[in-house]
Amino acid sequence: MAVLSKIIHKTLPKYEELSYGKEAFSKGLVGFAIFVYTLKLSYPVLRRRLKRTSAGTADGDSNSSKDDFGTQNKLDFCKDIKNNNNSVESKFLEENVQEKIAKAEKLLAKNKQQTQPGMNIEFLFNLKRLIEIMIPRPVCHESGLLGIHTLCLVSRTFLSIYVAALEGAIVKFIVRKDVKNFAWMLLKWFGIAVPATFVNSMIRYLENRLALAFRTRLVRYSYRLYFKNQNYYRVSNLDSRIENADHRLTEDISVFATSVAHLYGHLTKPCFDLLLIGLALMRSSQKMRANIFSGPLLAFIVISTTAHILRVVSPKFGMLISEEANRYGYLRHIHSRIITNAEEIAFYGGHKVELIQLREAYNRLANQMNTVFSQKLWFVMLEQFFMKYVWSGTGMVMVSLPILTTNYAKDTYGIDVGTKVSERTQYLTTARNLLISAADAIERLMSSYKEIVALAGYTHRVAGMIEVLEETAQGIYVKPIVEGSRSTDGILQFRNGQPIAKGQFVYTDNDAIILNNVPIVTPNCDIIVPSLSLTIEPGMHLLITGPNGCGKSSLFRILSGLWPIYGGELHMPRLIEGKPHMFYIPQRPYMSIGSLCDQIIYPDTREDMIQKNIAECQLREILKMVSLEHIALRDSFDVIKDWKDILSGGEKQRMAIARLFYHKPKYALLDECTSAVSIDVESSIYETAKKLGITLLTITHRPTLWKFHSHILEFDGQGNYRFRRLEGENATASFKSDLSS
Ligand SMILES: Nc1ncnc2c1ncn2[C@@H]1O[C@H](COP(=O)(O)OP(=O)(O)OP(=O)(O)O)[C@@H](O)[C@H]1O
Repeated sequence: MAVLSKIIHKTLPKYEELSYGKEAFSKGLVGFAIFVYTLKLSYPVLRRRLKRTSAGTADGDSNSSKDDFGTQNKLDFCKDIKNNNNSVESKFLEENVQEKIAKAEKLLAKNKQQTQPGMNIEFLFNLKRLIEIMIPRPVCHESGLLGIHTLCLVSRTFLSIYVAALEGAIVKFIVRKDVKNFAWMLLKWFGIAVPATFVNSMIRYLENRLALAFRTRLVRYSYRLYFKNQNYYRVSNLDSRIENADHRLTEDISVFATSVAHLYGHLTKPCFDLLLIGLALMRSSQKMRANIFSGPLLAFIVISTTAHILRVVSPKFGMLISEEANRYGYLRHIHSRIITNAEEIAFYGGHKVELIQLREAYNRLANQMNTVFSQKLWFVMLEQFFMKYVWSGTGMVMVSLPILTTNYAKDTYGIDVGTKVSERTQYLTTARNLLISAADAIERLMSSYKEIVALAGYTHRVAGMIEVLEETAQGIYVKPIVEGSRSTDGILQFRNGQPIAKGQFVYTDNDAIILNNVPIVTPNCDIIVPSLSLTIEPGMHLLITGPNGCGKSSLFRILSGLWPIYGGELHMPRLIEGKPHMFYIPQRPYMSIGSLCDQIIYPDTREDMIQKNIAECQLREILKMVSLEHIALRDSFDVIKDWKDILSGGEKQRMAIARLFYHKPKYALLDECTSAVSIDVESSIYETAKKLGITLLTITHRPTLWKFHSHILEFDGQGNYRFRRLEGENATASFKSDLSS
């Protein structure tokens, strides 16, 4: 306090007539305390909402009961997972489940689940979590930036006060016709402009740096989560809580980080301003021998009344902003779908349908934006009326009170003594400037309310995304299940609408893949095959066949760990360096961003390839095996191209097979991956794969491929299957006739 007092004394101009000791300073602080109390009262929103939330008495919030169910749902679901000791996923989750139950119980008890974005306890809880991600340690790059930013904000406040006082002194010397002092003050005024403009520019620069630093931390954290345990697949296929993960990972994080960095300056600077300007105003009015409490008291009454009115009539901006972001995300999603499927849409001539969908998505966004604008229209009008006019009027009364209520010495003709007039002019000019700054500070604080509510919307989306990603990475999914699909004959167990994944996924030292009573169940809980048992040993080339939708690809999804196991046991060979022994090739091959070399070695990187000691000539050899050597002749191995568009359908499929020959896994899961490849090349590919010691698990409708397999698994589409050995061409032929009958 002593240091602050010293700085204030240094910053403010010296008044010859009055000396300000500790007494004046403490009086100033008392006055400021009243001022702060005014602000506190004018912003009871947070307090009241917190109270309302914890008491569970949301006034008029129609969603509160629905949300209560949501939390209870989650809570019970967590308990289910915990209680289910058979599930490998539940074992994996054991430690986290305890934590999650505690968290959910705490949330339920405290919160009664207000999932509506807005100023509530959940917002504070989420914000704290995100701040912990953005500023992970007390001493880090971000805290350093924050420290310098704070220093600049405080400096600017001192500079503003100094400039206000300087202007007052300039006016005083003009009134006194004191040219020498006037010129000196003017010089000082120009001198202070250099650090003042530098500090202003620094504040903006640091705010942007801070926003980017926060964004980088959040993005890195979210990306790690997004790619953990195939989350990018799980979050869109097995869970329904996040609609457009891409939008949340890019746009929402960016807006949230910018908003936090902006609000930090937007909130702290007015607070510094009010603290220091309050003190400066106290000193000025005391100099005029006025009652230092009358002004703040008036401000207290006016600000608290107007703030109360604004709070009561304020629209729910948090909810509106969150919905706007949702609709914007959907619009982007539609756009990216059109880009991804441009060729298909163009062939179909589907532009009319796509245009309708795009227009609808845009109209929904525009409608929401219009709603926000119209809500803002009258609210901003009211806000401006209070802040610009009511507060300015109050300021004028505050400034004039010390002069109007004090009796000054008069000369024999009853006229004020000359020096007193110049003193009062100085006081008025300084006080007016300080009041303008103070009003500006309060206005910024008040308008920050809207920004805080908007921040609540973004916090809800970003924190919600992180929470969902964390849960899906641990195998906790929430998806609305169609009621009709729940007649599961005891195969699935539900609790609060969510199925319990009670199957076991076991890694063994055995090379075989063993399915023991494993049901094939879709994410919508449709049971395709109630119970599947079979053993696949190395060298046992398995043909998988059956009608469309019978669960052939779904079996691969289960073997790859994409879909949860709802029962039985699945034994798999132990992973090598975290990589499975299986390699899946889909019907529509995926071409990555990169060079020809990158396509062949995918998902390996160049570093992996070097580590494996694989040379370019070996890649040429691999391309030869799939009859793609002409591509290597046409293009260099290192030129980056859009291979998705350059290669034909059959070439893309052959490129995918090239990857198989590069990786040489124990098992290959081939999902109609040669449907566009000519029969002669296809045969040579299958022969090569077998020669390389790869065990084939092939989904195909092509009879020409039967001869490369020793066993067959046939689904009938009714939930039944047959697994048997194929013995020679005759056996194959008889099996074919079995199928056709
Ligand atoms: N992500 C998903 N969510 C919900 N249901 C799904 C999902 N993926 C597939 N299904 C459903 O699971 C069933 C089996 O699909 P699957 O892809 O295994 O069929 P398939 O036997 O490979 O058929 P096809 O020969 O046509 O490729 C289908 O009824 C399908 O609608």
